[in-house]
Amino acid sequence: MKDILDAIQSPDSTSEDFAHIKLPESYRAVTVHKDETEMFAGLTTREKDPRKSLHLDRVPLPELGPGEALVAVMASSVNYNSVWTSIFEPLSTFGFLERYGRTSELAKRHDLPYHIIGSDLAGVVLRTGPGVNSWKPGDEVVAHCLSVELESSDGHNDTMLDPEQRIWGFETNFGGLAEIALVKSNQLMPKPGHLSWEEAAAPGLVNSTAYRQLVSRNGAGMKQGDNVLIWGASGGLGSYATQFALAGGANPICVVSSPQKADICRSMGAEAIIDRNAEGYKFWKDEHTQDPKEWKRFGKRIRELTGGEDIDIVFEHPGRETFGASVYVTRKGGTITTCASTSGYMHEYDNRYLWMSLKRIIGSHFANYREAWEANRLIAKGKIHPTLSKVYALEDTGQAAYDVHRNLHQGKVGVLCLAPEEGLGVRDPEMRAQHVDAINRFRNI
Ligand SMILES: C/C=C/C(=O)SCCNC(=O)CCNC(=O)[C@H](O)C(C)(C)COP(=O)(O)OP(=O)(O)OC[C@H]1O[C@@H](n2cnc3c(N)ncnc32)[C@H](O)[C@@H]1OP(=O)(O)O
Ligand SMILES: NC(=O)C1=CN([C@@H]2O[C@H](COP(=O)(O)OP(=O)(O)OC[C@H]3O[C@@H](n4cnc5c(N)ncnc54)[C@H](OP(=O)(O)O)[C@@H]3O)[C@@H](O)[C@H]2O)C=CC1
Repeated sequence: MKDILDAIQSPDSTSEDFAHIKLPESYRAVTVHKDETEMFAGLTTREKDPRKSLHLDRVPLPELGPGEALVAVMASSVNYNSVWTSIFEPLSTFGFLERYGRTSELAKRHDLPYHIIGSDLAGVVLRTGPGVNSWKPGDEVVAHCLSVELESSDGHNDTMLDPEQRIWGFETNFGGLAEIALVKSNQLMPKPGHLSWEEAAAPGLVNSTAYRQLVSRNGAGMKQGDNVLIWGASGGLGSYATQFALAGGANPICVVSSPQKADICRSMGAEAIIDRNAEGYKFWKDEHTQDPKEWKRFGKRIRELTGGEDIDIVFEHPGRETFGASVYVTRKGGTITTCASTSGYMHEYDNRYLWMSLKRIIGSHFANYREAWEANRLIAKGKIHPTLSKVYALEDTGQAAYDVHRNLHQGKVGVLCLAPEEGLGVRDPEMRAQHVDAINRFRNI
């Protein structure tokens, strides 16, 4: 591993040098274990502790197949899907690996008693498999997390619709929270040169998801002037949705849960901010009954902030707790676009407000190849910035996931894999200098 790191850190290394480095037989990776999937039985979601289920193991290097690449991972980031994996909710991810393993001889590699997790990376290509021509050893890359087979025509218009669509590092093995990762080569994209490894690894999954959900015509197709209600506006998804709304000439109405998070949204340029904690919204009277009076109070607050207008697009992900309110506050003809259900997936809303006012609910999941590429291009051009707040060592990934599970974090939480320290990997210091304040907005808050 030392030779790999030395080559990455030497400005003189060539592609040939990388191609000739002997790869190690094993590497360190963050895993969950198949024989521990019942370890949290009987506990509430909140009580399930990723620090207990996430392990740092030494694992064998997987075989490299056609169309694939092995990447030396300098940095990765924690996504909420890794939190779900670590608490085995809503189901154990080993079922995904077993199902994938049944699809082909090569896919069998993924069905193991351990699952290497992680759906983001920034690093350097070490080897490419047969049929890979666009990437070569030594290329500095980030990887998006869409894994598709594309053997069915279903996914040929929109790669997210492939029947064999999987999220790498969640529904496949050999993810990014490791020293080496295995990806399909069409997951690779150029690493933005003005960012450090950990900054470049932070946006990938959430930035691409927010791009499809809010901007793309496959999602809400946001336009200038739209009022966009963004739940968790300083969180992983929300911190990118807020930037897309501002950069696209829309009007974000940011919902957060503390004055500190409200300040972060202000620093991004948002003006309309609701502190849901300070204003004490209780959309549910009890576990089974919602309170439409609270929806209305929330809607009135939105009207105060918008000069009397209602919401064109709701950027939804909290799910059960907020969905009734989200449908209510949307304007006639407006859109609720959802990609998750953090607080519960059995949603309830008053359908009269949906059909009588001709509103639409759009389901959105990650991003197709093109959307992920476009989202990364916006990062590379300095139009959208990483929202990295804190960085952990690989061995402390459990704590990093715990922070995200308990909502103790801001924006994105990074993880150093092979990178020995923060701040390395910047290749375009001039461009970085132009954007450095925006890049550091979320740091150490
Ligand atoms: C990028 C980051 C993203 C995130 O963070 S997202 C948040 C984290 N992700 C999640 O929480 C999602 C986790 N995944 C799940 O909970 C499950 O993954 C799903 C609920 C999405 C799917 O459930 P399942 O049981 O895996 O799949 P089925 O499609 O329900 O298939 C089960 C059997 O049901 C059959 N079936 C499916 N649709 C129909 C139908 N319309 N009519 C009749 N049968 C149907 C299938 O064929 C299959 O059958 P057979 O077991 O025999 O193979
Ligand atoms: N389908 C897909 O492609 C994707 C789905 N996801 C899913 O989206 C969800 C959010 O991910 P991500 O943004 O990265 O997570 P984060 O935890 O980083 O951010 C979510 C934010 O939502 C807010 N929030 C949490 N619970 C509630 C609640 N009950 N009511 C209102 N607001 C709440 C919090 O902000 P505050 O406390 O400030 O209000 C929190 O910071 C996860 O479930 C994840 O699995 C994520 C990415 C892709």
